[in-house]
Amino acid sequence: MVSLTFSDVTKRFAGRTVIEHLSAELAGGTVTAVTGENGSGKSTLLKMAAKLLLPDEGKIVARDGGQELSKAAYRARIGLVTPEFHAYPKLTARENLDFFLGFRRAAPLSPVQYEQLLARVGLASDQVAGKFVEHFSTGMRKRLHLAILLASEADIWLLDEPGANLDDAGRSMVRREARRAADAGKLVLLATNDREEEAVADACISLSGH
Ligand SMILES: Nc1ncnc2c1ncn2[C@@H]1O[C@H](COP(=O)(O)OP(=O)(O)OP(=O)(O)O)[C@@H](O)[C@H]1O
Repeated sequence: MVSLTFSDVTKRFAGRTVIEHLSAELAGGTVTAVTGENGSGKSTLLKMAAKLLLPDEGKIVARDGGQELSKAAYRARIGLVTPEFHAYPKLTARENLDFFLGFRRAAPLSPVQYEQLLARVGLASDQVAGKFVEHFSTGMRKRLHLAILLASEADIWLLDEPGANLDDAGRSMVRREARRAADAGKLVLLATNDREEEAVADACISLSGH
């Protein structure tokens, strides 16, 4: 089973400490929430987990079955949903899915699988058919990002405020999918300020801010 270990991790920006001496053990099969006020370092922690940022001190090590994963092997297993992620605006939902699945060398979706995936994230097929993503609403884009995550079969989910910009049904879908992913053995790290999302988690890293 996959695991992610933060050992004494410190991150500073321009000499200002954002995360200080953080140690945590995250395991496949669990949801870990990262909470804290605005600016406390939740996104920074997620970016370090994704290896997009390096800690100034300490280490973050991913393992599978006790064996350390190489950076490439780890990256191939990450599914990242962040506010910075953007699907291609001049492609449709289907074209974006095909592109990102192709990028991961995953099998393309059959028409039935595509319809099922849209339904799972609450996108109506007649709402998205033939429409460029640039004409999607913010919530529709977020749902598409989640569809790309689900289709990717990544088993390490790094989610930065995945419920932001979603309505009640969308936020409930996020909670359901995060729980279902962990119950299927995936590792889910979820930065959130939403109490209901936090309640889905098995463990919580609470950042105090500096
Ligand atoms: N690349 C950067 N350079 C300088 N400072 C940064 C950088 N990235 C983040 N910070 C600072 O680090 C602190 C933590 O930011 P971060 O985005 O991780 O907070 P957050 O907890 O995710 O906030 P929010 O709830 O508002 O999304 C903030 O003070 C931010 O300005």
